[in-house]
Amino acid sequence: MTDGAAGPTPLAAEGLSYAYPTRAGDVPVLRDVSVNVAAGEWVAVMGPSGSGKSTLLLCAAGLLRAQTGSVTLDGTDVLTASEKDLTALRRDRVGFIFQEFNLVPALSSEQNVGLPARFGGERRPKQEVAAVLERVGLGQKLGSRPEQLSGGQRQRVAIARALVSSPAVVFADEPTGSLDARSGEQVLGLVQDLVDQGTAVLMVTHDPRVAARAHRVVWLLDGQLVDEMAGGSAESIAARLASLEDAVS
Ligand SMILES: Nc1ncnc2c1ncn2[C@@H]1O[C@H](COP(=O)(O)OP(=O)(O)OP(=O)(O)O)[C@@H](O)[C@H]1O
Repeated sequence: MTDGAAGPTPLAAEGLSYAYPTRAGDVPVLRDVSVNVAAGEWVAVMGPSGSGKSTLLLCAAGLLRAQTGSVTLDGTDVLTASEKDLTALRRDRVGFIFQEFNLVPALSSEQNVGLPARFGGERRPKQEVAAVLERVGLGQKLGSRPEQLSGGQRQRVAIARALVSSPAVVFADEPTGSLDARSGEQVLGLVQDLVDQGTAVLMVTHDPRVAARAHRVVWLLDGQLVDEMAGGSAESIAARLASLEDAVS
């Protein structure tokens, strides 16, 4: 981990609250949640199903607008920034590894990896895109569209897209959820590469073995941050998760 002297804290979210508007009225899901992630730090978000993990990720990424609190991403206040500045921030400084927020179906791996730059009117040199796809083990799949790839390969294209832009922050929601052990391990190795290059990672996971790879685990229960754990083993994380699950059943 690097300390903040080199630049702004990649992610500082303070006092976030969020309620989903529904026909039956607002459903409060996050209550006064704060989470900071430093450069080169990997933070896992865990908690029982429905505790608000994905909602926290969306609010912290500025994809959902929190109703109270503040979010600063790489020095930009996302709740007050213009849409134009937010688009540039997402393109240049933020990466997303979401299962349902991934690749453009009609484009090849090569085109998907080059896409964020093209939104900005630039083109990544072909060799740079090919090199990063090579690095994630997809050197033979440059021309393949997502439907021609396995789940693990698609996640790796998404990670290649993040790697190519050296983002300040990457948000990942269950990046290994649907993968077999080997593909999951490859994906986690690539996340570790991002962390090693100084990217801050905030990752939702249900898997204690995945959370054990993070520097820190923050625990959500019923929309509130109830605990934090650093350097826990997979066994101790699994035990904590089970005790929180007991608290809701
Ligand atoms: N679009 C929505 N409209 C209304 N309620 C929602 C919406 N999305 C999520 N919720 C509710 O908000 C709560 C938190 O959801 P969220 O997906 O953030 O939890 P989670 O901890 O990520 O759950 P899981 O582990 O099951 O994925 C749940 O009770 C869910 O039903």
